Amino acid sequence: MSENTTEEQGAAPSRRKVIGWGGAGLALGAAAAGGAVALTRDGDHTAPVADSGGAVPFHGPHQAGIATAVQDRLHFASFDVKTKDRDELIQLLKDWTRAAERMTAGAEVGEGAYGGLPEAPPDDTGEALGLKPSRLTLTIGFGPSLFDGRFGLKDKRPGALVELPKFPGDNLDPARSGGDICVQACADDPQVAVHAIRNLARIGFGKVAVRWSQLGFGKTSSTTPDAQTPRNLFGFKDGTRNIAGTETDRLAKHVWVSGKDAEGAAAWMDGGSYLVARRIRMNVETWDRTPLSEQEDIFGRDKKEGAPVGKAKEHDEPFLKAMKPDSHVRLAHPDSNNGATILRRGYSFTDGTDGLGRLDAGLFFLAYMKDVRTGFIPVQTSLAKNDALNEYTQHVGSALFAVPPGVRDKDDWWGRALFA
Ligand SMILES: C=CC1=C(C)c2cc3[nH]c(cc4nc(cc5[nH]c(cc1n2)c(C)c5CCC(=O)O)C(CCC(=O)O)=C4C)c(C)c3C=C
Ligand SMILES: [Fe+2]
Repeated sequence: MSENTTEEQGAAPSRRKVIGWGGAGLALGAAAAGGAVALTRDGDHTAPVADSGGAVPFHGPHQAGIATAVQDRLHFASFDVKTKDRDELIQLLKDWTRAAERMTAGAEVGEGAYGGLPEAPPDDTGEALGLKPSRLTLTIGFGPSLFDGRFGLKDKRPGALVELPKFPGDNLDPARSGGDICVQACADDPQVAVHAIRNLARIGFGKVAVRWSQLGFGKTSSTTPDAQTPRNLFGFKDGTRNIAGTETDRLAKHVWVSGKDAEGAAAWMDGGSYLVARRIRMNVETWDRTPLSEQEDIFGRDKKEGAPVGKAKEHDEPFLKAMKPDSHVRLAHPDSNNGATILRRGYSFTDGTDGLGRLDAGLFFLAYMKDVRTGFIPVQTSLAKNDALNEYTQHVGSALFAVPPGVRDKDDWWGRALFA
């Protein structure tokens, strides 16, 4: 990775260059460009650390943060693009890519958090100094509104990037929905995830503005078959029958865009995916007054083991007809939806109380798929109409994004094929 990315593209010279520190950053840049090489964030910009601290490779055919083993924490941000200048947007995506390369490798943004010109604000905000990469992944997506004509992208809008229909029971807040660009930051350390979004927002100042954001904890899905399945805020194991990050065949079939799905307007999506984000409020107080047997009927699984009705073990094959017709698992199962299969990657959230003495808590549902028209939409259409769980949940935010393929190398950048 070049040390002077911004400078080469015509922006102001870097502070380190001005004061003659160019060599140190080159070592860092070269290491970061190589992928999962962890770097110190303690101000010694030159030294790769021996313990990787869990750096996830940034470069590859697919973006990290989809099939990657789910990290503990989430900071998700949806941005509105404020600039009307296509070239300025392209430059921002390049700058974001270079910053993302560094942060996912555990390095500071740009010239770092200190040591530069005292007259200028530091490039990095500093709160991640001394923290490990913590398996940080940064995943970008482009919303339908980005293709409205402002940036000459109308004829690049894929057919799969539809407006989601209004489902029965939806109570969507526009201030928590939509957005031109999203960035999903996942990490095992919340401060690392928050630092990443904050620094991207800072780089984008004047060009993009955060429309809404969501913090998440307690992953509600597993993409690692051998790991213990996490529990959601209703106390049930969640993610039992998810697609595992190691199941390359199922990922190719249900998650990655390829073949005929990557033709015409969607050619730039080859290797990408589609992301549905739903903020789902969970009425935990009502749930906590619900008898155990009713809770188990609602999901179609038992609370302790997570086994499907009539079976003993969590990973036993569900027998759908043994479940109540309105049970969540029966309705969401691929066999009830023409084979529709999605990769779930959601997180729990609590955002204080709602003014009525109830927790503002729920599931920030994230799901990746090859095509929402054959994935999320049929499943949610069925759930919204019939799911017994609806008595305890409400969808209050919604967004859909086209997630481009991965950044191949240090010369590539987020969205290059889209803007080509
Ligand atoms: C449209 C897709 C889905 C929404 C929205 C959704 C909301 C939601 N789910 C739970 C809890 C559980 N879901 C479980 C399984 C499950 N859920 C979906 C889809 C949506 N869920 C699918 C496709 C599946 C798998 C079905 C199958 O193949 O058997 C489970 C059971 C354990 C598991 O397999 O993961 C739980 C528990 C909540 C609380 C919720 C909204 C708040
Ligand atoms: Fe579910």
